[in-house]
Amino acid sequence: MLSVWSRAARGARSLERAASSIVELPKFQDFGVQNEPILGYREGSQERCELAEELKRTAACTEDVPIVIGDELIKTGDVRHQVMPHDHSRKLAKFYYADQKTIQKAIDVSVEAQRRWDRTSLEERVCIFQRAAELMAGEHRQRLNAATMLGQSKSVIQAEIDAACELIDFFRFNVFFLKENAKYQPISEDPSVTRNSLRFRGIDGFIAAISPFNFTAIGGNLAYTPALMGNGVVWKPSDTALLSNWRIFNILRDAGMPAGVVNFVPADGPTFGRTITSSPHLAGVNFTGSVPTFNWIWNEVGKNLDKYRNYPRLIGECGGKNYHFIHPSADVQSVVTSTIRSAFEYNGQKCSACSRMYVPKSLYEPIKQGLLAERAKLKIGDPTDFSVFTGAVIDDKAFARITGYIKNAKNNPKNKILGGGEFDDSKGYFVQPTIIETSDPHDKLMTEEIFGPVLTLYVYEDKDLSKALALVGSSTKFALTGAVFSKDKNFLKTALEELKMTAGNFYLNDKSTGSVVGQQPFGGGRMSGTNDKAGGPNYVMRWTSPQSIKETFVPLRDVDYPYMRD
Ligand SMILES: NC(=O)c1ccc[n+]([C@@H]2O[C@H](COP(=O)([O-])OP(=O)(O)OC[C@H]3O[C@@H](n4cnc5c(N)ncnc54)[C@H](O)[C@@H]3O)[C@@H](O)[C@H]2O)c1
Ligand SMILES: N[C@@H](CCC=O)C(=O)O
Repeated sequence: MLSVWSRAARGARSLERAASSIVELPKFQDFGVQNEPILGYREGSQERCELAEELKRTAACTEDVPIVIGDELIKTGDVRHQVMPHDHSRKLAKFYYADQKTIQKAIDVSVEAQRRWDRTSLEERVCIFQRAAELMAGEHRQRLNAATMLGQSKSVIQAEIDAACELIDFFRFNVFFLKENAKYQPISEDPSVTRNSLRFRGIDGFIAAISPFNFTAIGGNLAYTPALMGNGVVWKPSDTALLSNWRIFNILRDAGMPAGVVNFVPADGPTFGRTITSSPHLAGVNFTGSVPTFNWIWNEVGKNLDKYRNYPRLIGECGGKNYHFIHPSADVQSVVTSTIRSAFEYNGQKCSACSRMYVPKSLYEPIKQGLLAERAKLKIGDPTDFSVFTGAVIDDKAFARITGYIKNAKNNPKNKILGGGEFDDSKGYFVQPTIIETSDPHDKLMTEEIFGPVLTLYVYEDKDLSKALALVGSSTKFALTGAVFSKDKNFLKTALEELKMTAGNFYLNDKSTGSVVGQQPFGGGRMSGTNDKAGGPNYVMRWTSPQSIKETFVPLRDVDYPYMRD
């Protein structure tokens, strides 16, 4: 329906001729999207042979990885190494820390590149990303998997779902969501008089992408989604995911990403943080990592607020204290297998890993026995051995932190180690999957993020079901993932309401890990992050500063309003 003012304006202008629009909107060929299939790596399969070859090639040398700013490869005197966590005497990559001046140079280059890159059409950018996804799915798949297995100590399946499938999915789904979002154009009541349009611009300045070690795919998503949307990026990869992240960077350059749009800048965390937050050009921080680091960045941005040209967008996906809540009606076998996978896959080094469990007394014995039996079967070792369930934890700091919790538990009479509890860092940073029972639902084992293979059980009396449910949300500051196991639909409905704010990713009768791009967009609330839902349709929109354009083809001739002339 036309408003009274538009009708009046139309009447007044009806004899004038409309001109055509000068605003070019993207014309995408429509396309669909599907998740990348997970390959099986069965004995004798082609993918297994190719991976075995690539593992040999990657392990045979120490790759020299420079800082890349624009087209320039830089090596500073501050030399570092990425080692294999399961065999820390073996150096996988040699790299260089950027100092403050070098980081500043990367900022200048990305600010400059952003202006040119933002003029590249969306269609052209989308093609680069689609090409990159094809390279990752094809000829580079096993290079990404090998770097992730050797450098981050992931088993075959954990590398495949991350460095291959999730990474490819991020690239394909983000261009799909971009195309779908661009379909919306604002209403133009009469396009011969006025045409309204909305275009996606990058943000004037640069985006700092700061990525964690635990998912190769997250590094790729953090650095390249802002780039897709027209931004210039300074990417600080994690020291302990360096080689896999470097391989992503090179694939993107091969796919046609121009120099300077994304700059590859390994650096000391605080040096990087201080340099980017004190630049007037900071347009956003795309961070995934721990709560203390994100809080530090946020505080620095707050202190520098008066300096900036934009309000920097702060996106931080942080830690979790994820739970499995078991109702007395639950299917015990599914509880046991789901919990073992969630708590111990990749050594519990997923932000979504289950680390606290609420068990009703009536199911305590079968659940405990089941968990201990399955735990005993897990083989921990070199992840390039295909029979291994999981490798080592990422580094000496993680080893010290995780074993600190275990030692503490051994000395606290409220806690009892039911299984595991051993560790050894003589060759690699190995921690045995550990199951602890506590009588204190507020013990730090039940409230703090450990980020390692430690699962703690708290047993509640069946009659105290509601009290136990209330503990889930009240005992920690996190709200990332959570799962409820029950065959009672009424209880599931209650849990859906009572636990609404306790998890950004909530599972009914399924484990708390394993979200898939496009299927379970990911992110948590409360102190688990800004919940911008990577892998969902809104994420790309966080990286654009959209512009509304109104074009008027019929000049306005009168100052007075039609009714004045009646
Ligand atoms: N919510 C999610 O989606 C999600 C996903 C993966 C990991 N995580 C979380 O990430 C954490 C594990 O990853 P991590 O150990 O790499 O985290 P981390 O916070 O130690 O490091 C993350 C990144 O920040 C950098 N950094 C450290 N100090 C910095 C500073 N002062 N300024 C700027 N950058 C700095 C690090 O070098 C690294 O690149 C866990 O807490 C986990 O739950 C969350
Ligand atoms: N997407 C992953 C978690 C990523 C964080 O580490 C999952 O759902 O398990």
